[in-house]
Amino acid sequence: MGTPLCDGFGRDVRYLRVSVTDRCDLRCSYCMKEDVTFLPRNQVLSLEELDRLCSAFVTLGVRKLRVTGGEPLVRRNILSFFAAMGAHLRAGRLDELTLTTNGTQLARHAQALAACGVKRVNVSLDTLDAQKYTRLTRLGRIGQVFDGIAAAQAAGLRVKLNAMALKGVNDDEIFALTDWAAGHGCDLTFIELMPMGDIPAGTRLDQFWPLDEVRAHLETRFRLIDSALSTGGPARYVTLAETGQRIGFISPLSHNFCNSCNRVRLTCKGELYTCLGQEGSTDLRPVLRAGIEGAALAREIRAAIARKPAGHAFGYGPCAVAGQMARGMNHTGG
Ligand SMILES: Nc1nc2c(ncn2[C@@H]2O[C@H](COP(=O)(O)OP(=O)(O)OP(=O)(O)O)[C@@H](O)[C@H]2O)c(=O)[nH]1
Ligand SMILES: C[S@@+](CC[C@H](N)C(=O)[O-])C[C@H]1O[C@@H](n2cnc3c(N)ncnc32)[C@H](O)[C@@H]1O
Ligand code: SF4
Ligand code: SF4
Repeated sequence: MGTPLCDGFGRDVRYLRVSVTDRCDLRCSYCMKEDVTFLPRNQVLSLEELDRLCSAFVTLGVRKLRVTGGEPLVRRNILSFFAAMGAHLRAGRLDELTLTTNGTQLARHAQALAACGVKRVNVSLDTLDAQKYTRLTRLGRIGQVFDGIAAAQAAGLRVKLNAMALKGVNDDEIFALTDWAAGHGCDLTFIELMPMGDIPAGTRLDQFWPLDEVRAHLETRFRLIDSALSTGGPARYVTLAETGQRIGFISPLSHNFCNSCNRVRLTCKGELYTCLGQEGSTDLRPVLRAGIEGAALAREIRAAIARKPAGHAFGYGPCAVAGQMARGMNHTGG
């Protein structure tokens, strides 16, 4: 393995998030345009190419791999990729193989994911209201997600819900989501809206809801105890004193966690983005397709990681959004 992957600020990189497709069966309004154009298939790495690239990162010391997208479970034959990564788990080269999903396809894949060594899954669910869910996702039916969560749990997977905190959209559902998660044995994490992708005039400023306010809202009913728990991701956790329930907060805007960043992102085109919130990537596809591997590929990866920026430049001023990324979240991998 040699020296661990380390950036120019002394941060070790142990966590790879790989977007296996930019496609999705939903069109969440904060993530992509309704008439989004997806990448032509010839620009997307084959699963075998993704396997080679991800395996190179594992050889270089990445210990946690999260599969995301787009919707990872809409990619044809994606289970073969999970099986290939599962081999790294079994060999002790990876500590965790997991995925972030909208849950619509989870019912048919949960058992197979568990068989590949996946132990937990993050499911995005911003509302419990069926009509609101369909409006927000433009295409989704909430029953499919509930079925997916149940199937995942039946297969022995732990489920964490990811809910965007959206002012004027789900600000009336914080307790409902909290109670639902508790009642269904799920962890729950709230996420701040980042200015990425298509931003219809005004919507981000209107919808951005700092998580301090969500926390304060929860404090009207619960006593929150800060927890030292870390899952290796960016969430900070609290425990609700009254119920023991765990709630996470991912607040890239109001409490930036870039100082302790341990992760990079690989897109389905083979671009390595060393920061979610900055332009600039290294295209590994030509390298891969030129047959470069082993030490030469490792050098390319190390050089890219050495250039990892200090952090994002996102910000919401009183009437403007700063640091906006034109790139969609489905492209970079959420
Ligand atoms: N700005 C920023 N946001 C991130 C980063 N990683 C994750 N997020 C945000 O957090 C959301 C949820 O992340 P998840 O896919 O659940 O992954 P995670 O938080 O690492 O998951 P755990 O392993 O459960 O801790 C993402 O969709 C992003 O919105 C990051 O490196 N930078
Ligand atoms: C891009 S999706 C990919 C995986 C899968 N399709 C899903 O929805 O879970 C990953 C996560 O990114 C989050 N996300 C999308 N757009 C976002 C934005 N503008 N700011 C913050 N998180 C966003 C989603 O809510 C989801 O939890
Ligand atoms: S957040 Fe996930 S489910 Fe929603 S449109 Fe984006 S990729 Fe699809
Ligand atoms: S914004 Fe960039 S530096 Fe900050 S936590 Fe995310 S990926 Fe890491």
